[in-house]
Amino acid sequence: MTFGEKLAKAVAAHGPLCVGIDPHPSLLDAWGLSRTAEGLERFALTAVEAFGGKVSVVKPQAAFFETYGSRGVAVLERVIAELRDSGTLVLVDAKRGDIGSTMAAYAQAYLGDGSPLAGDAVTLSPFLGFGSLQPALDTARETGRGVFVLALTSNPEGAQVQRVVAPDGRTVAQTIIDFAAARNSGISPCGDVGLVVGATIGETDVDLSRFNGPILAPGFGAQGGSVADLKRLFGPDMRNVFPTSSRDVLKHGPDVSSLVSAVRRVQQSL
Ligand SMILES: O=C(O)c1cc(=O)[nH]c(=O)n1[C@@H]1O[C@H](COP(=O)(O)O)[C@@H](O)[C@H]1O
Repeated sequence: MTFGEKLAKAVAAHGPLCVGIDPHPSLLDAWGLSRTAEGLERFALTAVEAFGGKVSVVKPQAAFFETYGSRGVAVLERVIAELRDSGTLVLVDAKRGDIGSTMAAYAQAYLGDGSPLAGDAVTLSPFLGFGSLQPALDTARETGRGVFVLALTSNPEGAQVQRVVAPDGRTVAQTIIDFAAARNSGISPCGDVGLVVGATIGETDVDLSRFNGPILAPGFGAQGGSVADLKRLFGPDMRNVFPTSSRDVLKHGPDVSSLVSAVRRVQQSL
């Protein structure tokens, strides 16, 4: 199956909500867990129990695992494996981006068949040049996985780079969108190159009309983005838009049934 086909099947079963597993130190405290690899493991596996098989996509945030070194990375590997076993798509949020030759190694790590860190997709940063991501785009295509490329991020500082106008009159964000659109062109039901467009960006003032791929919309929930913002930015049917929320759901833990209820409420609101 292509990544687009996997996404379409997951959305038909569970709707578009993506839930993030972001084990912030303050959330470990709130859940009564220690700020250790053991606390991280308890947190992450509770989230897997709550979200696995109930949402289309789960997005573990790699930095919160890397904080605990090799033991934290081992927990991330287990999270990826258990979520995939539950039939839930895993988007590893590692925001990788490097020059082409070393990008190939990241591609193998996060998108290669048999790699313990490979989920179904990974987030990528294109700010070393969209073309530097080519090894990851190729590996994703070969292995039926996907990538989500940062375009207009939810943080206020993103505009310092992303809204800068290039000599050809397009913003940097628009340039990234156009590269992604070209890569996805003609693929049905949608391409394997996704974009990240934050729910908090105010106005898009970019043209997404030729983009035939999934859009991850973070900033929904804890950062202030609402369903009304999503509809205003992406149109009322929000086709191929995957709103993603982490803290706003995770704050309902550690009780699994409270986490599941929180997920259901957000799914309903969408
Ligand atoms: O790529 C991302 O996931 C991402 C891009 C972006 O523009 N903004 C953004 O918040 N994110 C991630 O989305 C998650 C948002 O978390 P909450 O604000 O707790 O819902 C974090 O894991 C962020 O790293």
